Amino acid sequence: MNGAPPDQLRIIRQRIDALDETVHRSLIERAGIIAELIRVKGTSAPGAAFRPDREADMMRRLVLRHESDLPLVTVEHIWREIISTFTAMQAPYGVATAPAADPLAMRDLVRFYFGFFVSVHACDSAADAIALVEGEGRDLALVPLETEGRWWRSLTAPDGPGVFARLPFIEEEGRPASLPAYVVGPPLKDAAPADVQLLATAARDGLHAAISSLGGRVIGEAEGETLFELQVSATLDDLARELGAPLGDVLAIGQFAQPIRVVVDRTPELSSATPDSVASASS
Ligand SMILES: O=C(O)C(=O)C[C@]1(C(=O)O)C=C[C@@H](O)C=C1
Repeated sequence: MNGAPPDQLRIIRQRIDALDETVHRSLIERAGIIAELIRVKGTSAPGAAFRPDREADMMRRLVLRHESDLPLVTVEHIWREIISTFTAMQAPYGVATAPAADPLAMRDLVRFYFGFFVSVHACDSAADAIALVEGEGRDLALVPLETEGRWWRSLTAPDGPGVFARLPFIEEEGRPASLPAYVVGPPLKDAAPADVQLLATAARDGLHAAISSLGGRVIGEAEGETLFELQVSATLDDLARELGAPLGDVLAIGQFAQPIRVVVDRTPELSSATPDSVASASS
């Protein structure tokens, strides 16, 4: 036997090479658009490149388009590497991470979603990570939902940093890089309306029940304050009505696109991804 691959294998490899070349040339072409993007968006200010609403929309279309046995999570990761790199090419940024009970889970999450082109700084506390966002306004912070204490205290100014995404964005049972975390970033330019608002108000009897009866959920409680998520379609009047009492001050900590829940049918022959929430989320 000489080492030459049989014809069939050679032809398959030629097809792979041709496809790889198309993917690579497309990326080079995509990178050629950056200068124009910077000019049109006016991306000179730090943090001005982030467009989480646009990214969410791209991910919804990616999920709807996806087929084949190629794992969706692989495709998501490839696009996250692309988008994160293209964002940093417009305006360099780093990601500061707050501590997580499982540091490796945080490491996986940050690299899965922000790739390897951006610098990552592991902080000793959520407050330290958020302080880096407040500093020059060019960095992001990742704060696990499991974080204890009133970590959101400095995120209440309307023109200051806030939460603008919740990760993982594609929720699928058993997926890697699945540590639930918020992305805190600088104030956004011309952001489209989000799906979910992250709010804080004084803790009181009946509040948890009122939040869940409107489809929201409580994330944490600290120093007499409750942090919770509520769909933007539910108003604070709705919440006060459910509570049966006036609400008092409600602080806006951020808002973000609803992550996509995907249910994968793992029966052999029939392995297809069914986006559970994507249809309603993209309408
Ligand atoms: O659409 C934009 O505004 C871009 O900057 C492009 C891009 C991308 O690479 O696709 C990068 C960063 C944004 O957060 C969203 C999308």
